[in-house]
Amino acid sequence: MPSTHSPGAQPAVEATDLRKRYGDELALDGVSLSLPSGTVYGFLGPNGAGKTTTMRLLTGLTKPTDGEARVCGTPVADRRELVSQVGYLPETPPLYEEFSAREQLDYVADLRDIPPETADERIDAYLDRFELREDAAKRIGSYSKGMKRKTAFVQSVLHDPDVLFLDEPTSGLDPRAARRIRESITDFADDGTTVFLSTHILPVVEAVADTVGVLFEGRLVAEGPPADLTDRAAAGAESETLEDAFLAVTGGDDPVEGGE
Ligand SMILES: Nc1ncnc2c1ncn2[C@@H]1O[C@H](COP(=O)(O)OP(=O)(O)OP(=O)(O)O)[C@@H](O)[C@H]1O
Repeated sequence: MPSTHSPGAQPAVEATDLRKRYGDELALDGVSLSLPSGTVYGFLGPNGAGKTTTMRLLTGLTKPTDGEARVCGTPVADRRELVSQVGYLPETPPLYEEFSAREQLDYVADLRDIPPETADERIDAYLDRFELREDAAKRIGSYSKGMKRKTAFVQSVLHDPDVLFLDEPTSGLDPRAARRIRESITDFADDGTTVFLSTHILPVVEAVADTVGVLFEGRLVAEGPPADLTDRAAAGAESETLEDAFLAVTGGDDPVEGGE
């Protein structure tokens, strides 16, 4: 995939030795990252590895116990400044069940200070792109899981963020909608947006990521272009897939069931 970053430019995401402790549990144990603008970072790791914690730290939703992070040069503690620069699709997104998709998106556009004309144009384009237009006036409470996921994705990108954090964006989506999301991710990156993508669906990562990071027990245990990781796995295995690489660096060789 093409990368639009220029060498020496300020990283879109920069983290140094991030740690997060919850009581006795060390959820993150010294994670450092540097992501160039306009690239897609595939963030992998088993359940409980600390992926959501990392994204919450990088979006200023929770504070690190130790370490520092900046997004587009803004310290993540400066949530007020950060809010216009980042988009975040969490695993359980905030949606008002009583609102229709259009009301929800109008509401978010207003919160984000998007001028009404621009907001209308963007909302219409996204509703069309994700085949939500016909249902846009219905209550979100009546939507399927996939329709809610698509609405949540649109609300996370509506303000055209510089860095987009996506937690399992294709979870619960049919193949067509999942493809639209994948295409959107590469389109965003081509336009200079940095995408931080956490997913268990390895073919999605293989398709869109410039760099893959594998988190295991709160530590980044592998990082590099997907092809490098698969080559490394191939050196010690019969096949050479990202799944092999993932299993090799996370210390297990049982097949991953389900994929989501
Ligand atoms: N608010 C919290 N309070 C206490 N412990 C937490 C909290 N949030 C996360 N943890 C713990 O931190 C660790 C990392 O959790 P996290 O949700 O970041 O993992 P994850 O990699 O996103 O997992 P999954 O793939 O299952 O979503 C887990 O052991 C979890 O129990």
